[in-house]
Amino acid sequence: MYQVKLFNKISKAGTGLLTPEKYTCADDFEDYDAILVRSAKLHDLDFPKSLKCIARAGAGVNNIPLDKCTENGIVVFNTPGANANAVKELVICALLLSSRDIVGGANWAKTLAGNGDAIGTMAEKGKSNFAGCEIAGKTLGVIGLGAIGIKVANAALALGMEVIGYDPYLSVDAALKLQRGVRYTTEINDLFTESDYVTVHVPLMDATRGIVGADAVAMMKDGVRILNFARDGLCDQKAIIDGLESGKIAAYCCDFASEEMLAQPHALCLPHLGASTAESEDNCAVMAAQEIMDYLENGTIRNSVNFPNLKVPREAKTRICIMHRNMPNLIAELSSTLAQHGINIENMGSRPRGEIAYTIMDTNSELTEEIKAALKAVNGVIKFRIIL
Ligand SMILES: NC(=O)c1ccc[n+]([C@@H]2O[C@H](COP(=O)([O-])OP(=O)(O)OC[C@H]3O[C@@H](n4cnc5c(N)ncnc54)[C@H](O)[C@@H]3O)[C@@H](O)[C@H]2O)c1
Ligand SMILES: O=C(O)CC[C@@H](O)C(=O)O
Repeated sequence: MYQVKLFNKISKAGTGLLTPEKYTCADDFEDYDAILVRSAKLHDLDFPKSLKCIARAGAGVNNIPLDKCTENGIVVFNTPGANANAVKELVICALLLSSRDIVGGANWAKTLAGNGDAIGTMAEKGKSNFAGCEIAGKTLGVIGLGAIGIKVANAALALGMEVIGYDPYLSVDAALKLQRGVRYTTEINDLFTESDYVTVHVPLMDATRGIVGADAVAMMKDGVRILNFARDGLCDQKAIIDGLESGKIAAYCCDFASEEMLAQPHALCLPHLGASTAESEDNCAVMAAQEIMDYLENGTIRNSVNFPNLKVPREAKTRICIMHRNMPNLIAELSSTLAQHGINIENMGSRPRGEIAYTIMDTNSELTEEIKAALKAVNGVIKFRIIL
C-alpha cells in the first residue's frame, strides 16, 4: 500500500486514479511515499525517508527544493502543457483587460443601480472615462515559447496582432507548433523596443528573475502594456511601479497580488487564477497521479524535472531501481556485484542526466538482504528500491 500526501486541493479526476486497493491519499501522513502538490511551498519541509517522488500538478516547480530532492533520490515530476490552455485563455483576457478599462467600467456601472430609467442616459454620459484601444494590428512580444507562450502567440496572431517571440532554448517540437506568422527573434531587446504589449512565459529561476527590469522598461514604447501570468519575480516590481507612475507603462496585468501593486491604479492583479479552470485542474491532477503510479509501481520516470526519463519493459518478477551518480564504471560495478552473488539480469536500462543517472535492472533471482546491502554500498549509489 502506497501513501500519497496531498498538499493542496487536488482534483478528484486525479486522486480517483489512486485506487484504495493500492493507495491511501491524505493530507496528514507522517511517512509517505509520494507528494501530490500544486503551489504549496515545500522548501522548509522535512522529507521523510520513505518519500520517493513529488508530482507537481502544474508547470512551475519553484515551490520545490529541486537540489535537495536530487541529493536524496526523490524524483520530481511536473505536468507539462496540462494547464497551458487555461493560462492562454486568461492571457488573452488580460490583453483585453489591459487595453480597455473593463473592470473600472463594470464597477462604475454597478454604482448606477437605483437610478431606474435614467441608467441608460447616465451610462452613455460616463462611458468615455473607460474607453481604450484595440489589440488588432498591435505588436505582442512573447518571452518564452513553451507550452503557454506558443498558444498565446498563435492565438494573438489569430486575433489580428503582429507577434514577436523570444526563447533562446526553443525546441524543435515547439518551433513546429508555432504559426508561420510569428516572428522569432534571438534578440530580446528587439522584442522590448518593438512591442505594444509584452507577455512573459518563462520559469522563475536565477537566470530569469527580473527579466523585465528597469533597463527593459526604458527600451519599451511609451504606453506599453505588460502582462505577467508566469511568476511574480519575473517582472521587477520597482521597475513596473516606476513605469506605471511615470506613464511609460499604460497598464500592468498580472496573476499575483502585492500591497504595492494593488495600490497602483493602472495595475490589475489577479489571485493566481491562470490554471484555475475545471479542465486544467483535472488535466494536471490526472497527469500527476499517473506519473506517481507509474513510478511507484513500475519505476518508470516521465516528465521529471530532476531525473532522466526512463521506461524499461518489465521482463522479470523483481525490479531493482537505482538512482546514482553519473560516474564511470558504476553500472559495471552494479552488475558485477549482482554477478558475484549469482544474480542474472534479464533486462536493464540506464540513462544519465547531468551529474546523476537512473538505472533499472530486472531479475528473476531472489535478492537477499546481503545482496541489497552490497548494491547500496556501491560508491555513487544515492537511492535504491526494489519493486516486486
Ligand atoms: N499563472 C499560472 O497559474 C501559471 C500556470 C502555468 C504556468 N505558469 C508559469 O508559466 C511558466 C511557463 O509555463 P509553460 O507551461 O509554458 O512552461 P514550458 O516549460 O513549456 O515553457 C517555458 C519556456 O521558457 C523558455 N525559457 C527558459 N528560459 C528562458 C529565458 N531566459 N528566456 C526566454 N525563454 C526562456 C523555455 O525554453 C521554455 O520554452 C511556468 O514555469 C510557470 O511558472 C503559471
Ligand atoms: O496550481 C495552480 O493553481 C497554479 C499552477 C501554476 O502556477 C503552474 O505553474 O502550473
